[in-house]
Amino acid sequence: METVVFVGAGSMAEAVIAGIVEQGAIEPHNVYVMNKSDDERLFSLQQKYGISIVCKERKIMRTADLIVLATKPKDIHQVMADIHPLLSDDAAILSVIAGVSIATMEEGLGKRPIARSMPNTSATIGKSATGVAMNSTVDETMRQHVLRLLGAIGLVKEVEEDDLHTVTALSGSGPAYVYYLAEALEEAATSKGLSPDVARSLIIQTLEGAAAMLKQTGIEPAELRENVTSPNGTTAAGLQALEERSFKAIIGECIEKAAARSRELGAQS
Ligand SMILES: NC(=O)C1=CN([C@@H]2O[C@H](COP(=O)(O)OP(=O)(O)OC[C@H]3O[C@@H](n4cnc5c(N)ncnc54)[C@H](O)[C@@H]3O)[C@@H](O)[C@H]2O)C=CC1
Ligand SMILES: O=C(O)[C@@H]1CCC=N1
Repeated sequence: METVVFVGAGSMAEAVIAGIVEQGAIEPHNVYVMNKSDDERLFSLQQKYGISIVCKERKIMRTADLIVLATKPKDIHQVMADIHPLLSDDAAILSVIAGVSIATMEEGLGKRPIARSMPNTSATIGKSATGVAMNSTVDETMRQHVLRLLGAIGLVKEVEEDDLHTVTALSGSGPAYVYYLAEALEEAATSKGLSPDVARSLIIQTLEGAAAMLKQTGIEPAELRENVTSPNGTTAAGLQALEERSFKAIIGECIEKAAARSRELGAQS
């Protein structure tokens, strides 16, 4: 993959750029970025990652191998109308936009290789959990390129396109749920008198340790939970409070609502 152009220069574009540049997946000067209006933002990304900026004539779009769509879902039609006339027939598309279907992109950009992905912001440090679906125009070489690029920002799983709504709800939005949990734990701990510094360190290590236990032992989450839970002990008392407030039902509703919103964003675009 010679040249990659990011259309959209927001937080997700930056997370992916940071990941692929810092993991050495592509030469930084072969990465181009453009946005709607904020030149300062482009200069700052250029300075920070050594990448290139798409100039006013946008000539690079004609020779770009891969276009990464990283705008908000509501802007997709404007973006496609803007860039379609500039693209070569061979240019492939990688979208990170929530909800917007491959069919919508084929309508706006013509039948060409299109991969629709859902990374998350942990791409910034090479730890994204990404789902991706590709259209039938993607050949094996392109498929490997896309998997390599997304692999540079973390774990990548190929899924059916329709499952991307669930992936979006689960791992696309997922970091926010974990940060919310961290906020709640910290507020509870400091209200009991623990210093914010100590609470923060213990929470981070607890999250990291639990994730590593899940990953390294391969033991079921329920069994790991049971291992922590002494009969009539502190964990049992804590878990009882979560059960009384229907913790699993709340999480179920959270995923349901987020996935439904992903479908809505797609339908509105
Ligand atoms: N923030 C997150 O955690 C994740 C976001 N996403 C998806 O990434 C996409 C981008 O999200 P953010 O980076 O948070 O948005 P953002 O609002 O920070 O950035 C959007 C960018 O698109 C640009 N843009 C808008 N219209 C344009 C046009 N016509 N031509 C060129 N550039 C244009 C804006 O100038 C801006 O740079 C969204 O579709 C979102 O669903 C996907 C996974 C995770
Ligand atoms: O909140 C959103 O719509 C985007 C998609 C996944 C994470 N952020």
